[in-house]
Amino acid sequence: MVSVSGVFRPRPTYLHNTNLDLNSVQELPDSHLWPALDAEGSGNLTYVESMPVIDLADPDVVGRMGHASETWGGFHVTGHGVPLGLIDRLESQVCRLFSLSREQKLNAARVPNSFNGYGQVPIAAFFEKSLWSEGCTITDSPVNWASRLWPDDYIEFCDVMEEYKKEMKALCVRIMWLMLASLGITKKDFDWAGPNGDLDGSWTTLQLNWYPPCPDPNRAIGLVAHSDSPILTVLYPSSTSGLQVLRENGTQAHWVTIGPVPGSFVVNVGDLLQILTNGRFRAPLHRAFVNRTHHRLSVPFFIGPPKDALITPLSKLVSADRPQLYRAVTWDEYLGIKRKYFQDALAVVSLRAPMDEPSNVSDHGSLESG
Ligand SMILES: C=C1C[C@]23C[C@@]1(O)CC[C@H]2[C@@]12CCC[C@@](C)(C(=O)O1)[C@H]2[C@@H]3C(=O)O
Ligand SMILES: O=C(O)CCC(=O)C(=O)O
Ligand SMILES: [Fe+2]
Repeated sequence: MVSVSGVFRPRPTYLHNTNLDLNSVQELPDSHLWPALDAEGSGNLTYVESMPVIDLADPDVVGRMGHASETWGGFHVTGHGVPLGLIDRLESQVCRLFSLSREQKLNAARVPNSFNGYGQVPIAAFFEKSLWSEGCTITDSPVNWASRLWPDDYIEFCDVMEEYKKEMKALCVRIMWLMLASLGITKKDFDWAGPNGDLDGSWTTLQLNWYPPCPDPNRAIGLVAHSDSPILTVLYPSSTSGLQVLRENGTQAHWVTIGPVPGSFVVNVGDLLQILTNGRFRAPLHRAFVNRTHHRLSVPFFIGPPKDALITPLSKLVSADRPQLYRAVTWDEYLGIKRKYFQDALAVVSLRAPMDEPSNVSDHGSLESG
């Protein structure tokens, strides 16, 4: 089992300086200087193993997705049919957004308790040090804030985001049922996916991540180690490396740098899918490093159940051999738990190791096996 240690606080407490423009900083400021990363920290060391690449047309797509979800907690997916032209338009709109001045971007700043707009990712508030990244969250229509950024020219941005969200949603539906089929789960086994299993009414979010070039990439962090909370994440990682996934194999664990696989998306199991599958699929820890010369962007699409649907381990996956690991929880409740306890959230809903006092240890990913 792997535990993480360091500078984590069990409640988000840190408000970061929002005036610093990372795109123009010449030297790493103390606010962004993290304690040394582990050996593989910022992508210097790449473990030879690679995450499975699965084509949707593979005759054994179900078996391969199942195996990857149980071992890695994710995979690259190819043969998905998402138009390359749309991905190009997405990239160019993301660059357009993050190339604005800090002052302009703050016109689209997320307001407290909102899921929409520009700002740091929510988990940044758990850490004293700041992340070398900027984010923008699109849950509802971006028209309101996009029109403040580009009063005469916001339509293309909004159209691209809407079109891309539609493609991602359809892809998630396809992938989720293939993954679950590997465990013998069909559309009849739960009802929150809707009568046709098309996840209508599900909760979705598009997250735009931006990692500016960094003057001292070995001592900065783009995104701290975390698992994603929802059911599934389909991530566009772009062609610049930055994503690392923790590969856990028995008592061994190491960070694997996810190299670019042209035309692929990275699929990650989310915490709620780990709960739904009674721990058969694992939500992997992952993080993002930064580099000295290039900016990097990534665009995860998150899909969760309808906000008030009760997610509970599927009865087909609970037996005397595999007792129920988690209590039932709604997505709304789980997000609240994650916002309070971060990586202890799964332990909070666990029936195996009930947590009276969630640990106050967890960090950006230095590993201690034990
Ligand atoms: C849907 C969501 C998942 C997320 C919180 C959010 O509301 C939008 C941002 C997502 C993200 C991206 C970076 C890591 C993460 C833990 C975070 O702080 O913000 C995830 C959240 C999550 O999965 O809980
Ligand atoms: O930038 C990346 O590749 C990872 C992004 C990520 O993990 C997230 O936004 O949840
Ligand atoms: Fe993530």
